[in-house]
Amino acid sequence: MLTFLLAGFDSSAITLQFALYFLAKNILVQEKALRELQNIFDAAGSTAMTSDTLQRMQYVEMTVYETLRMHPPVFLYIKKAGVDTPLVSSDLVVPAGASVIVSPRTVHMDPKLYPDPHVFDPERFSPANSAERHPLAFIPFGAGKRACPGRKYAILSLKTVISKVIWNFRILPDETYEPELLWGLTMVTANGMRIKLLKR
Ligand code: HEM
Repeated sequence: MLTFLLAGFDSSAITLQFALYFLAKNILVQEKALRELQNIFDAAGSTAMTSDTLQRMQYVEMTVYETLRMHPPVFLYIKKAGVDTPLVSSDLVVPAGASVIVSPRTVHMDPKLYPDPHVFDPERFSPANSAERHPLAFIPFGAGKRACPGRKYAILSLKTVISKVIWNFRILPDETYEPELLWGLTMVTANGMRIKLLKR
């Protein structure tokens, strides 16, 4: 249980911080997410978070994925090759038994995989745009047997909180703030996270 708490808490909190930061900076994305919520809650006749309403929040989910693409909180992890493993991106082969450091952020910022990688655009994760992408082009939760067991819970809890914030507040940037990234066990900021929330 302690492992779950330690592994999950920081990563989810950092993702929430950055999702709100990116939403503050990208007002059109925020408005599109709000329209999605309006449609879902109108159809349901209630603003309650249920498994049904959460499942329908496709654009909010795409926003979480785009946050994790640009800012994967676990920015390095180590993998050991069980068998000789040819790399997709080159002619190199990782021999069985060798350990490699994987950097999801490097993969996520590759313009061959994600054109204009510094632009925050949740549409990259629409079903149509994701269909042709290599499964290992998006790896914020790792991959293989040791991939994060908390990923579904993490996405669900982030969708719940982010949609509540979008529904209740206009999220605005603090123009004087720029995050200073600190590269530790997880990728955090040295100067907190500053945004403005205005009640809708
Ligand atoms: C946005 C949130 C999260 C991110 C980005 C994240 C990311 C990761 C990554 C990259 C790994 C290493 C995977 C690998 O080596 O292939 C990992 C492992 C792990 N995560 Fe998460 N995680 C998140 C949330 C959570 C939550 C909510 C929980 C628990 C409720 C959790 C529990 C764990 C555990 C127990 C491991 C170790 C798995 C093992 O070694 O077999 N994580 N996570």
